[in-house]
Amino acid sequence: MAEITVAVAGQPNSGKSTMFNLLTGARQYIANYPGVTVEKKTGYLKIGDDKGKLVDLPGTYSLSSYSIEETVARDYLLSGQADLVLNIIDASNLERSLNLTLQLLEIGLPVIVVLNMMDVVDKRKIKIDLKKLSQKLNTPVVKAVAKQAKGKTEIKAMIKEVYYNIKKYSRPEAEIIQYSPELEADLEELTAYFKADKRFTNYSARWLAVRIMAGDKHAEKLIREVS
Ligand SMILES: Nc1nc2c(ncn2[C@@H]2O[C@H](COP(=O)(O)OP(=O)(O)OP(=O)(O)O)[C@@H](O)[C@H]2O)c(=O)[nH]1
Ligand SMILES: [Mg+2]
Repeated sequence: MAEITVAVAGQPNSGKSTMFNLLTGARQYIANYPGVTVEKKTGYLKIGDDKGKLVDLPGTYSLSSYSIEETVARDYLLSGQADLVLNIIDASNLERSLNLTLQLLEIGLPVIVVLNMMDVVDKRKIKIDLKKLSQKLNTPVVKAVAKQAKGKTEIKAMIKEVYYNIKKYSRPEAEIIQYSPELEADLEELTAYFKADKRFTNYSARWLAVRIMAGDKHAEKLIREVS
């Protein structure tokens, strides 16, 4: 029996706690406004013979750590404690939501994208090509309506699939997101620099390089601390 640790991450008000409650039977506070979950909360569920440990993270629009919520979410995701990430998305706001998804993918952990609020999507007659989205992101995508308890079985099956095929779902750094050739040239140089330096072995070199180029103060601080 394995214990599979799953980080539940997503933007504020996307339905993370509703999904967390659905999967674990917990009673996390749900409200119709963002910023409800500030601290991370842990819950458990059975996945076949295995045990899933779910960690409900505060909602964040990005992982830049400008706020306490971002810092809590990001420190946990970088800590190496999670086996994979369940990224809960408000599918009726797909474009806005994918900013965080890309940052999650960039960390390098396997990510399952959960298109939540599919009831709203259907009501608005929006069509989402799941297969294409999954291909573009190079990661599994599952539909759900947490509020109506829909998607639980598919999500549990996908957690198991990813956990037992972790190599297949963890992509090499360079395959995650490709930027423009100019940016890639600079990124490559910086990545090589971090890779060559033993003090940074706990971090993904590519991730550090991207964050430094984005002007991320937290990453700058991290480098100062390690140096
Ligand atoms: N229509 C619809 N509403 C949903 C769905 N899932 C959750 N909600 C609603 O969305 C709102 C936010 O849900 P929460 O679970 O608190 O969202 P959260 O992501 O935990 O929010 P923060 O903790 O603030 O980041 C609540 O009003 C939920 O009832 C869904 O699939 N469809
Ligand atoms: Mg919440």
